[in-house]
Amino acid sequence: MAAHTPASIPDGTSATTDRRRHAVGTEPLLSIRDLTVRFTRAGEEPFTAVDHVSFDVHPGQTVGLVGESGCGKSVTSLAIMGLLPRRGNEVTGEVMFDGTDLLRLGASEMRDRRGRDVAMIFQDPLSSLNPVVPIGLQVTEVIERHRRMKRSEARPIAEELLRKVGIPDPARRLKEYPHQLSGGMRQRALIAMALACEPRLLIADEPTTALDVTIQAQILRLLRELVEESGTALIMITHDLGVVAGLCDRVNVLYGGRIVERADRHELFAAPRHPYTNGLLASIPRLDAPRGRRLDPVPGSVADNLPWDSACAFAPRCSQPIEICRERTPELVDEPSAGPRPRALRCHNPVAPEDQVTAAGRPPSAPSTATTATTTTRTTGTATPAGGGASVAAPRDVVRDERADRPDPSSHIDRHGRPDQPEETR
Ligand SMILES: Nc1ncnc2c1ncn2[C@@H]1O[C@H](COP(=O)(O)OP(=O)(O)OP(=O)(O)O)[C@@H](O)[C@H]1O
Repeated sequence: MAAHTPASIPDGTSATTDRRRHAVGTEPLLSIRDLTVRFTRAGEEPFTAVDHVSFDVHPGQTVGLVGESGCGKSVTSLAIMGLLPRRGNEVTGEVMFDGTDLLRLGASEMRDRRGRDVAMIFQDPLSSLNPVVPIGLQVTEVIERHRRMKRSEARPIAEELLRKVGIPDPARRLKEYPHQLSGGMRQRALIAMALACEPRLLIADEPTTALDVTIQAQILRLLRELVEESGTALIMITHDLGVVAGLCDRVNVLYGGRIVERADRHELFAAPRHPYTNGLLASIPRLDAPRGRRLDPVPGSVADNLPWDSACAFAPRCSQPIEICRERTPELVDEPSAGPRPRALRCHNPVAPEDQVTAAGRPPSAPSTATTATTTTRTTGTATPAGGGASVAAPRDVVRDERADRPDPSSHIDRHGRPDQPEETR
């Protein structure tokens, strides 16, 4: 194992390799340090959903939070937004946004920041939109409130925003209610609302999970264009590595409330170091896999209150645990990186290069994760596809990355995890 130094935070950026010019050489816009969220449940031990999570987001950067259901992605984003329930939880650490710790703001100050500085798009647009208020009025009201404008001034801006997010005939659509729009149109309307105040940070929590694949592709493309155009920073929360491949600059892989691996996207896809990341990559369905080949899921499922205090919480599901994994908690430490920013890894026994699942698929020498796991989970003992479900198909151009400096291994992987073909060979 490589000699480790403590994981360096904040991430450095480099003018030569960062694809987003507005992210270069800037201070982080958002700097999260040791964010911890504990829920107290009646008659039960406190439950730590997010455990000392630290990461940075620079202006114009898209940072992914990836992991299976229950690993703490949404709780992290709700903590940033100040949207966790008032009671029954304890939030500690720092969420520094442009020099202000959002965790220390009062409710009204935070309300003021929400929308203006930080906005969020949720998975299910119906639950975020008011069903009895026309779409246009909802967007208009956000503009009125946050930009302190009269309704007559805000309405044309709302119409323009709906046009910008690809809603056809926005003058007519302004008058429609959420139930009159399709799922994709509702998500576009929600994105328009989120953008209405020109936030500096946008958090998208699984924004395409509820949509069919064609619409998913359109929404992801729209998000990509909007952040590129405006320089808005984006936190993308997803269990889908195809989404990560298409959108993110930097990726944090979460397991049991802790970050287990962090790397620039192309480094993560080229050489996953944590067995969990490797397992997530192996569990992506591939259309080019030989007929009859089984998926390679990460065995078991995430348990509540994982034993991070005394061991590696992933050890019971790991394909290559060694003795120390059950005896000592691995720290998140820096790893050598070929790129401009350090990688970080929390693992006693990282995946060897010959066992890494990359864009080209599982290496022939590597046995299946499911069959090599020596221990099953403490919860169900069942094998479930990582990410809580199968990755779905989408047009390749969603994940092909025109912005990337070549070579970029992750730009050659499509949403099925299969190697993407160069343009001219399609
Ligand atoms: N209000 C709450 N009270 C108690 N526990 C909670 C609460 N909200 C979330 N949790 C628990 O915190 C853990 C992390 O939940 P979170 O929603 O962040 O997971 P996630 O990674 O976003 O998963 P998914 O992809 O399914 O949304 C889960 O075990 C969840 O049950």
